[in-house]
Amino acid sequence: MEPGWERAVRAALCVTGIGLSVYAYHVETSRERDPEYTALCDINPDISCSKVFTSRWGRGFGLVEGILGAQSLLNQPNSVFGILFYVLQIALGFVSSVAAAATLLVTSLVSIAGSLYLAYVLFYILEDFCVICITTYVLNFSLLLLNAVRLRYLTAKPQKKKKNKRKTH
Ligand SMILES: C/C(=C\C[C@@]12O[C@]1(C)C(=O)c1ccccc1C2=O)CCC[C@H](C)CCC[C@H](C)CCCC(C)C
Repeated sequence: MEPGWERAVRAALCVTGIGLSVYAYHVETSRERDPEYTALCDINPDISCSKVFTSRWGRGFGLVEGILGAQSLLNQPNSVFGILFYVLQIALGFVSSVAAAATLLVTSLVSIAGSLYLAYVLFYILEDFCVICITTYVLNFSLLLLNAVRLRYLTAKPQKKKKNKRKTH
């Protein structure tokens, strides 16, 4: 078993991630229906989230449409991939096997690649500051650390139990 704090931290990170992704999905679909819609996270023209979510990079990471077409099932808002990712992280977190831990670490590395790419688009192409987006990058990085700790723990040589170690006089 992993240390007890691990599951609690994982649950907190994933629940936050799912919450932010559901909110991003709500903002994106509301804005697509009504161009006048302003979200709580639209603070000013330079600190705006709905502009980012409805940009050409807001669906399928801006890559799916060019490769598979706009009608592809994979051409979903980025937030849908976010929800799937955090659900996977919380679900596999309940499995104490090395295979599960390895899957967690690999998908986590993919999410870091995705985060770096989205951060690049956000700062250098859209030149925007999206609080929700930046928070998800921090969550993804924290999950990477957690997944690295878990894999190390599960593959470490078994230690002699330190419990009940008393001096013998
Ligand atoms: C809300 C969220 C990210 C925020 C945001 O994506 C948003 C909403 C967006 O529209 C956007 C537009 C332009 C620039 C930046 C942005 C973003 O910043 C979630 C990310 C999660 C992470 C980057 C997911 C990576 C998932 C992997 C592809 C692995 C998936 C594996 C599983 C599905 C099996």
